Amino acid sequence: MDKILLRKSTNPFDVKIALASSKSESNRALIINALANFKAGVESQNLQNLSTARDTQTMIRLLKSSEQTADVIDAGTTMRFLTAFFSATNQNKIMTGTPRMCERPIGILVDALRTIGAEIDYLKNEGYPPLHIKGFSEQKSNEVTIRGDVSSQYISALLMIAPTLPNGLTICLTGDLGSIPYIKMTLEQMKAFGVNYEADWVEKVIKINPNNYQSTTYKVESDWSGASYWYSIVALAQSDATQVELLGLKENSLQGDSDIVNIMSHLGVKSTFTEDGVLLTKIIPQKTLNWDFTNCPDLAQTVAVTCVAKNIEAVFTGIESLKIKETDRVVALQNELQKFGGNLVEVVKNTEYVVRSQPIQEIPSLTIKTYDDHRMAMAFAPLAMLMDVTIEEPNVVVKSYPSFWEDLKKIVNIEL
Ligand SMILES: O=C(O)C1=C[C@@H](OP(=O)(O)O)[C@@H](O)[C@H](O)C1
Ligand SMILES: C=C(OP(=O)(O)O)C(=O)O
Repeated sequence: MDKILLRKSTNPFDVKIALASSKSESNRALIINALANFKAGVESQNLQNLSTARDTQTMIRLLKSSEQTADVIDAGTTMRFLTAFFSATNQNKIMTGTPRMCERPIGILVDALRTIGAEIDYLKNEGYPPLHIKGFSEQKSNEVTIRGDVSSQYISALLMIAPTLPNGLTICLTGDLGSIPYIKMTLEQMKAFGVNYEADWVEKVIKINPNNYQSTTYKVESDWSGASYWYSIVALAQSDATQVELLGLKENSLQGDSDIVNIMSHLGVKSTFTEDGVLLTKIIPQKTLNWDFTNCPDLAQTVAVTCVAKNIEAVFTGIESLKIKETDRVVALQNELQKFGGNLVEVVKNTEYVVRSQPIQEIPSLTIKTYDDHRMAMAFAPLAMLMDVTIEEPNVVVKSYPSFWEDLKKIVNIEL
């Protein structure tokens, strides 16, 4: 399927959506559980509501596989978490992925793992996959210093293996930390499996003593990043009677992307928590938005599209990391927002961007490119509330939310 057409949908709707579950929580639960059961063989029956996302299915497949080559496809967490896992469990593995994955940096994590005692070689470019993990003989250091301003995934990867190291690990973070909620999610999931931590967020030091993870029953929450597209749909829906209930979300979530509740309260969506999840209804939006995405980078695309479509002038900060994700998301957004009168303009180098928009003119239809990025497809889909939209390579959504188009069919006519 190389493209799909979403027909403009203006009728009011009232639907319940059983959201996909979080790939971030799933991939952590799988790694921690594998470390808990490593000697007995990797089992995961005790993990409930694991994500059907390809990133998680790839993690499950690679944890079970005895082949030397581990191809993570385009899954960042799978690449980073397994690199640490295979090192700590002294396995001889080649880690690789898509051409884009081989452009996403991993040197910061590899340097830290080498400091601890892992033997890892680069097979092509220094600092990037593919990698050859040769094994781990003895712990050389019980302290690492690591930059926290490139990707939090390196830190999560180290944290999860830390208690299994003979001397534990103290991680000293440098630079301005990004994606902190993902680090806290890792620590809380470790705690759920019986491992405690000491974190000093002012000094930026996290200490983990040697310990054994305890196998336990763990239920993964629905995915707040996936929820963001439904918030955008409600924000753009034309009828005030519209409502959507998103199932399986909790008010006190481990996921930083639950900040979509606050962001969308400015963009015209009210959230009411129910027994089963959260109910979204329409309210009057503000005219401007100022948001720092340092702690929720995966929401930036959703919010940018929503602001342009609602003609809300916005200032975005904290989006530097978007350049090293599935695609350069800043460039991808700039290209596609321009197709309906918007733009993302860099006003202070690498730090501040303005989302520009002009009232949407009569655009009869729009064709959006997706750049091998699930979030490009899903962030632009809500425009179907306003116009016909063609989405190219729609299958990209399998990375995090495989049933996205099926769910969207409840409110939009989709033609192949
Ligand atoms: O740890 C995680 O599960 C993730 C961390 C974030 O990456 P960065 O830490 O690279 O910002 C986020 O963008 C990604 O989708 C998932
Ligand atoms: C950036 C993402 O994932 P990852 O880094 O795990 O590939 C994402 O899902 O938006």
